[in-house]
Amino acid sequence: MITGSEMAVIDENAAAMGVPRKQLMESSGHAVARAVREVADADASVRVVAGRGNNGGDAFVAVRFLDGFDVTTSLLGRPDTITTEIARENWAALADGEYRTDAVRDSAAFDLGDPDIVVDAMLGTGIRGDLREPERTAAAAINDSDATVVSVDVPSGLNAETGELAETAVEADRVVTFHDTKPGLDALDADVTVADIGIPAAAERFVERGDLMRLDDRDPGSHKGQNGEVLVIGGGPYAGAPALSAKAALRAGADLVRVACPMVVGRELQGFGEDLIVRPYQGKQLEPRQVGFLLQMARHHDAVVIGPGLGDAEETLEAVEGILSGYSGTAVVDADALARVPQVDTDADLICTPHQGEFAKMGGRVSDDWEERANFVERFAADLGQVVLVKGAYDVVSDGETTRVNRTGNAGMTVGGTGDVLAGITGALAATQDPLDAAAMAAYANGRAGDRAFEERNNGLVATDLHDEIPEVLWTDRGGEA
Ligand SMILES: NC(=O)C1=CN([C@@H]2O[C@H](COP(=O)(O)OP(=O)(O)OC[C@H]3O[C@@H](n4cnc5c(N)ncnc54)[C@H](O)[C@@H]3O)[C@@H](O)[C@H]2O)[C@@H](O)CC1
Ligand SMILES: [K+]
Repeated sequence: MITGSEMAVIDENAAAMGVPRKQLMESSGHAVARAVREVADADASVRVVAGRGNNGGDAFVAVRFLDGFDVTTSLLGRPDTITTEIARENWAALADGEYRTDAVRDSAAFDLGDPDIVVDAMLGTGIRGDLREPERTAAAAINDSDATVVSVDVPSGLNAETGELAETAVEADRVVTFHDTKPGLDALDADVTVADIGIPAAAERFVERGDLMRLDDRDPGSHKGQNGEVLVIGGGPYAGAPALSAKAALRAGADLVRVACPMVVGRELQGFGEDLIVRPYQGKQLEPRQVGFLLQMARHHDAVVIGPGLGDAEETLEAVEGILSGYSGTAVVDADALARVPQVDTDADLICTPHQGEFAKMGGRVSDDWEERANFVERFAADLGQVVLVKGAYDVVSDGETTRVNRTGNAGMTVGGTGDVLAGITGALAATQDPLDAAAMAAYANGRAGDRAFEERNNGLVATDLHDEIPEVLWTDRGGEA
């Protein structure tokens, strides 16, 4: 099962891999036509009722595969208000091909007639709220008729995020849904078929620009809060690492980032930038006596990043264990802090970000072959019950069930500090997103930022170069097409 918004992610990933949406629409339309042929007698009359989005576009394609049937296509609205380029092109192909079409201006002008079959292509995954006019009147007419109703993707009125059915929704006899079933279809009294529309498996496996669509606020099923507050617990032997993480978190959209660090590095850390809020504590390094204070602070943040620059002193690692075992929010665990993860008992949602060496120390099996590595990481994450992101030429991200692979990044990024940047981006995204998605998007964004920096600096790139590229990668450079 897949939600409408996750479908859009995969769809955009497919486009990034050279399979544009118009091609998928052609497959969708073909699948709809096949379903119509299955229920139609040779002399059946077919009425296509289409909306102005891509759900309608699928039906326009289907019409070209239904030659020989008596088909009339009604568009609910003016052709120039069709919302996407590809749906408009497929509508134009019907007009140019002398197919029988009409555009319904308003609900009063809608007359369903008495067709044998209705193709319901008014609304698919793009529905927002209850049916408006003229869709509402059209749905009532469809439900009143004796026609066999074939719905495209979902019955118009089903919300593919939540599975909720509007009161005025179309009652389908058959549903042809694409790629995978959608929430709510199971509960319908309809014959549902899933059509393979040729989306490459890689579009789900690899993290691509489509994954970043989750950062849009268009998702009707989600109620994301603000952009999140992140606490970085780091520093001691090193001051640069927590600063790199904190700045990356800010660039990745966090509203507020605080850094809790030992007094001795507080001033140095503050020197890295006026937008860092530094909360120093007594001492030269993290120790168990700070656990209470840090846990209290952590509770007021949406995500914690723990590890950058902490060092591996025994007291420090003990304190890490204390923090993780007392915390129940979302935490990104990096660097030396990773050592204590396998033995800690915690209610927190962890995102562990080891490189291969750290992963081996945690007890994970490493491999140079990315597919084998993906299997190892998946099993490790399943045993741990947490999200694990193992960095490499191909980063592997898994929660034990779903495993994603990221291909962005380059050899120039082996320079110190890029891992701290990744931890910071992950923290910012984890403040508002599901942990697995946050880790996958962060790996992609960090690598893309590195690729952009590499274009300018080649092997001379340094971790701070990535900071400036992050906003561009996350919000401007993601491409996308209607
Ligand atoms: N992977 C994918 O995402 C694919 C999607 N395809 C099709 O594209 C569909 C999604 O297309 P779109 O995103 O264009 O969205 P839709 O075509 O589902 O709906 C968008 C249109 O409906 C209007 N609308 C929204 N809510 C309404 C309401 N409550 N009452 C009346 N009108 C309303 C919008 O203003 C817009 O014109 C899928 O359901 C599927 O049929 C396929 O073409 C191929 C692949
Ligand atoms: K539909």
